[in-house]
Amino acid sequence: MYSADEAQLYADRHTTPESPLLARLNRETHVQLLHARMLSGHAQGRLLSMLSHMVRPRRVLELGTFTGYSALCLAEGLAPDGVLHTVEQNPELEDRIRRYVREAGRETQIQLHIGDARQLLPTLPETWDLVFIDADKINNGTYYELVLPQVRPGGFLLIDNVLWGGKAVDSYPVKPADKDTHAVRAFNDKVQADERVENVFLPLRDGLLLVRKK
Ligand SMILES: C[S@@+](CC[C@H](N)C(=O)[O-])C[C@H]1O[C@@H](n2cnc3c(N)ncnc32)[C@H](O)[C@@H]1O
Repeated sequence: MYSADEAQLYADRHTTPESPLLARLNRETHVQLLHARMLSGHAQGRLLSMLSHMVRPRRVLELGTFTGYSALCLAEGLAPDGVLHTVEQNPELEDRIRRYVREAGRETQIQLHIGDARQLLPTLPETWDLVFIDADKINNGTYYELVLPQVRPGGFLLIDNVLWGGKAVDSYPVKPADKDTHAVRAFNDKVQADERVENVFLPLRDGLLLVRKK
């Protein structure tokens, strides 16, 4: 038998490595910032890039930029005239995000919006091919309902942290006051029951929910 950790290490060793730029951003985030584990990281980053290459999106929306790691991964698969809009509420992250976007040579492809996603979303009247929801988990349901009408039929949404450190699973003794866990569970159940979409739950890292709008 093998452990889940061994399987993950083996999977990581058989996944294309990060680019030197992404490896530097990953390292810098871990050395300089609190809550660095929020960053998608190597395996999930390569999956985001792979999915984006498969979709070849013209319009991508990301909610929750953090230091820009996942935005850079998703941008790798953009169509030649594609644009990725990413929304981050913390203005202290802006300089770092812009520096890495510049270093990646993606200033025209990645449009950063600083502010609260709930307020900014209605100001982005695009039709999305691909959406990555990775901001405050308590608002997953709000973001999903706001954005789904703007996703083209056949378009995709990806929602991160749907395992929520394992607290989403039925056997976890969730406390009544743990609002985030209740919100993550309610969101996962909502998507599962939503006839407008098809969904696949990947237990990769902290759980990634793949959703296709019918
Ligand atoms: C999990 S991190 C994003 C990680 C990033 N997508 C990655 O994979 O590297 C969540 C980010 O969402 C931001 N955020 C939280 N609430 C937000 C809101 N209401 N509007 C916009 N951004 C928000 C946080 O400041 C944080 O940087």
